[in-house]
Parts: sequence; structure tokens; C-alpha cells
Amino acid sequence: MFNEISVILKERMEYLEKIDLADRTDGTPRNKRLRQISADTGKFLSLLSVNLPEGEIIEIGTSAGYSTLWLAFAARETGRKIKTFEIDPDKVLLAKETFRIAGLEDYIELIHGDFFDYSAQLGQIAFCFLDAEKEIYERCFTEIAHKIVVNGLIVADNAIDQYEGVKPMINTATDDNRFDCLIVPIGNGEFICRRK
Ligand SMILES: C[S@@+](CC[C@H](N)C(=O)[O-])C[C@H]1O[C@@H](n2cnc3c(N)ncnc32)[C@H](O)[C@@H]1O
Repeated sequence: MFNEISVILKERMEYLEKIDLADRTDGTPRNKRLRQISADTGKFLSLLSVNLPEGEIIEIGTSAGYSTLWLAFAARETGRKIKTFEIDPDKVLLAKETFRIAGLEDYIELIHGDFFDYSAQLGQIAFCFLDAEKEIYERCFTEIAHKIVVNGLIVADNAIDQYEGVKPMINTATDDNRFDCLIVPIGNGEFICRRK
């Protein structure tokens, strides 16, 4: 999977990595920064999502599509499709560009809007990557927990570097007997919930 990343795709990933790095120091306002996952986290998401049960694969918080690309490698491998949600119009434009350049549009459905306006319409979910504002993590968990299929996963980013923000979700999920949960120290810390 990782050996099949094309030169064009690698270049787009490096381009986004550079913007993300510059964002962190050049005074770009927080809501306009790309705030991407690390490459290691991306590989981890690919590996986790390549062997999923039946159900939707979703991402909450697309930004410019960097994390979506990693999920899309697995989707290409397995012939599946990701639904990714992004509320910010400028980031939607960047993400569209990313998916077009990467040639992975067939494996990605980009939805411009607030995730909560769409969550009720979702069917059974096999995988959710949660990477939006930390204040909404617990609500996202509550909205989707009952839709996660057996052996399905929720993976939430920033469980270590923004532990206090993610804590309400961590506590709610850990207390929920339907899930086995663990924080994995990769990238910014990934909180994984597996539906029993
Ligand atoms: C941390 S960034 C996502 C980074 C991206 N996952 C990556 O690694 O490339 C969080 C994104 O979530 C988006 N967002 C926040 N609340 C949202 C909501 N309710 N629905 C959809 N997107 C939302 C923000 O606009 C922002 O672009």
C-alpha cells in the first residue's frame, strides 16, 4: 500500500506538510491552520482501516485532505469509499484540489457542512476518524456510538497533546461497556474505541 504512493501524490503530501508546518509559526489564525495528523498517524490509520467490517467509513474534520489521503489508500486497496466532513469552505476547496491531484476522487465523498447536520442520516459505521474541535468529540461519540458495527472502530486524534480537551469523550467511551478503549502513543496520541 505505502509502496504504491505515486510521485504526484507524494508531492501533494509534502506540499500540505509544508503549509501545515508554516501555519504553526507564521501567525495563521487557529481556525485557518491545517492542523494535520503526522505521517506516522496516517500510516496507522491506513493499516487500521484496511481490514474493516461492513459499514460506512467516515472522517469528521477533513481540513485540506491530508488524513483523508491516508484513509483513501486503504479504500483503494479494498474498493471502499470514505465520507469526509468539513465545515470550512476554504479547506473544502483545498481538499477538492488534493483529491483531484491525488487521483483518489473515486474513493472519497467530500461533504461540505457541519457533521451534526448529517449524522442522523448515516447508516451503520465501520470506522470513524474523529479530528475536529475537541469540544465536540464527546457529542460526536454519543451521536455515532450506537451505529458502530461489531469490530468497528472510532479513532480520535489529539488524545495526548490535547488530553484535557478530549477527556470528556475518553471518560464517556471508557465507561461505555459496548467498547474496548485504548490511547496509542503515536503522533498526537490516538484514542481507539473498538465495538465489542
Ligand atoms: C484538526 S483539523 C483536521 C485535520 C485533518 N484531519 C488532517 O489531519 O489532515 C479539524 C477540522 O475540523 C473541521 N471541523 C470542525 N468542526 C466541524 C464540524 N462540526 N463538522 C465538520 N468539520 C468540522 C475544521 O474546520 C477543521 O478543518
